[in-house]
Amino acid sequence: MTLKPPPLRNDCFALPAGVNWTPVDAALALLRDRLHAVTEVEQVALGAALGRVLAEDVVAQRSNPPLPNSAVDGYGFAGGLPEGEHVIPLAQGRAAAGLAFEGVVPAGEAIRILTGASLPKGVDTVILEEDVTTDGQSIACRGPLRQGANARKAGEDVAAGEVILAAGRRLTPADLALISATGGAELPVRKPLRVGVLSTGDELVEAGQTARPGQIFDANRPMLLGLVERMGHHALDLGRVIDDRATLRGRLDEASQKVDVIVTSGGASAGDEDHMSALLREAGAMQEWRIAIKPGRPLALGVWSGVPVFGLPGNPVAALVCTLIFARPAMEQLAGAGWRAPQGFLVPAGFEKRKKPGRREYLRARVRDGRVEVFKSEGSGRISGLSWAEGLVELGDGAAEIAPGDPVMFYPYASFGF
Ligand SMILES: Nc1nc2c(c(=O)[nH]1)N[C@H]1C(S)=C(S)[C@@H](COP(=O)(O)OP(=O)(O)OC[C@H]3O[C@@H](n4cnc5c(N)ncnc54)[C@H](O)[C@@H]3O)O[C@H]1N2
Ligand code: MOO
Repeated sequence: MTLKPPPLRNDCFALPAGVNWTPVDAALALLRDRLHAVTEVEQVALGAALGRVLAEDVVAQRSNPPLPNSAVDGYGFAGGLPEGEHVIPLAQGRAAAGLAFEGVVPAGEAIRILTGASLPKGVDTVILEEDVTTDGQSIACRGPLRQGANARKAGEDVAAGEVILAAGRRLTPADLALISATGGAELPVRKPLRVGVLSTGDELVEAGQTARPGQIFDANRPMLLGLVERMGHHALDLGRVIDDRATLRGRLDEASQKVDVIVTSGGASAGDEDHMSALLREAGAMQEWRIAIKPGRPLALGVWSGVPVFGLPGNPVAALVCTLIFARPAMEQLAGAGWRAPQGFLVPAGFEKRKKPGRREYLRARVRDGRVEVFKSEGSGRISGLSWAEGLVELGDGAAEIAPGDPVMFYPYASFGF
């Protein structure tokens, strides 16, 4: 029998018949359903809580503002002023922030008051000092002024007892202000998720070492360690392993004792040297995904001694896209932060493109002059495009043709915590 070639496809992204292609949303739904928080809870001081994940809802212990106070520097009295000129005698004393006026301001009199000062008894309205002339005995001003002008009500921002931040929130600098203002000092937060990052491949050399022709410097590991840290987790460097199944097995065994998640790159597809996917299959708990996505379709997801493993494809662009699209929300879920979809926005395309319907595509992109531009090449090994880009543009599963001006979904890197 003569050997007959198959038809030439020359498209490693084609979706061959007979393979069960998992849509991106189905893969995400599965991760969301299967994963849950694995991190322990600890109590930390407010000053050490930035970036940590709240383990419980935070309730305001105090209202903000705690008492009615003045929004401006000026003169306080009771009631508004009708249209026309007014002369109001001044009461003795002064109200300043932190230095309350303890007396009562008699009806028909005004008192000197500064921004942030609690309103003395007998005051509910404040006139700006710029709108007043004074001889030290009285003030002269012009109405109208509505009752309550320039005064802040107690609890107008937050009332004591209100839930101000929900469990799962990753604390921002603004949150620290809110918690502190409402009387919080110690918080129950989750310990950071420990994420181990491992590179696989005989061809890899460490930065700073000598690379023989044919060898390449490990680009994925520094990128993935950086991404994990940026996302608020604790990144552990698991180093590099050669394409040897026993060595890789040993490294996974060791790592699974000290981390909550393992992220590897390389060896994720089904070639002769793709030991990562082979080992995960051997361990039994392997979700062998052929995801309808470009780039990044060979993502191996498994469990090694109880620890979830993301076997990312080796191509750096695919490794980054898979991390942002799949590993990021999964790690947030494991960290106790819940499932959070990235927030993108529609921007007119500044490019033209044809794509195969049936798979989702992510292109390296950035916004210039209100339009999304894409990197000149879609090559999955073109690392320079990752630095050129400021985010990803998402071309929907069903899209076939994108014309300049069509609205496309742009996700800034920041929307992935990157
Ligand atoms: N015949 C086919 N070949 C390939 C297909 C296909 O469908 N048919 N799919 C391609 C796609 S898409 C991807 S992505 C890769 C996935 O490969 P693996 O996950 O098995 O990764 P490797 O083969 O180990 O490496 C791929 C590529 O990436 C380089 N690499 C690996 N690790 C690093 C690192 N840490 N830093 C920098 N570069 C790295 C590696 O040298 C390879 O060039 O398979 C395609 N092939
Ligand atoms: O999609 Mo592979 O997953 O790019 O180069």
